[in-house]
Amino acid sequence: MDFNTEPVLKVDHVTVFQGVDPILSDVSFSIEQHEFVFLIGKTGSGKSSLLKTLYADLALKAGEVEISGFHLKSIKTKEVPFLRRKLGIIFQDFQLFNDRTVAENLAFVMKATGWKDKVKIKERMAEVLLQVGLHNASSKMPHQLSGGEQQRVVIARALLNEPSILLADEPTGNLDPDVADGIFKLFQEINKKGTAILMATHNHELLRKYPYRVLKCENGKLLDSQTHDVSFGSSW
Ligand SMILES: Nc1ncnc2c1ncn2[C@@H]1O[C@H](COP(=O)(O)OP(=O)(O)OP(=O)(O)O)[C@@H](O)[C@H]1O
Repeated sequence: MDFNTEPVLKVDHVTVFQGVDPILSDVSFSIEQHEFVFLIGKTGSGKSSLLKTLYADLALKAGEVEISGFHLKSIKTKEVPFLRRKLGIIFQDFQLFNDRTVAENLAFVMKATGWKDKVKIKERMAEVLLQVGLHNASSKMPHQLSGGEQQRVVIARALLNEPSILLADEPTGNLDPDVADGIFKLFQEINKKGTAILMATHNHELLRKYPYRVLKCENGKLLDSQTHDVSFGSSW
């Protein structure tokens, strides 16, 4: 049981840049452990750029971010893999190795993140596959799985190192509505078990159905439904 009550993510007066262009300015918010937060905004408004800044794919040039105990202002390149081990990062396009089985895909990440004991690797792999409802899939190739199943493998991969927060960039964007619903429910289960989730989405249906906190990129700023009246209208 984790009794630490510090937020998993603290963003303080950050400007998000693409090259020299500021995309979002004066961004400040925190995410507590166990929170589920939607990230919305029109296409090109800065959702992916914000997420990339949080997993140190875009350099933090102004402001401070503390995520899973790492200070991004002072993080060194060689520390970035350690940061990413503490984050679960999930994209819309599945990014599995298509020439490797599910087990090999998972093992690749585990070896790259320091797992050595073969028994423990096997055990953890079985646990995460069970958690995402794919306990029989370890010897399958990605092309033998449906889109929804492939996304479940990606989620299993993100869970391997027990991240304190999942950063998901439109994880249901390419899926049929029914399949997307199943994936969303999986995120909810993961969240109920204690992992914070920040999920970028264009899915109006989800916002109407689930009254989670919303962060909205709009006109170069980030609005927070905790402190602003954020509209979820059709304009995004
Ligand atoms: N690699 C890049 N190099 C330069 N500019 C970029 C790059 N990626 C994105 N941008 C610009 O940054 C701005 C924000 O884009 P971003 O991808 O963060 O938006 P988004 O809200 O995630 O959009 P979408 O909903 O379409 O995914 C846009 O003006 C975009 O053109």
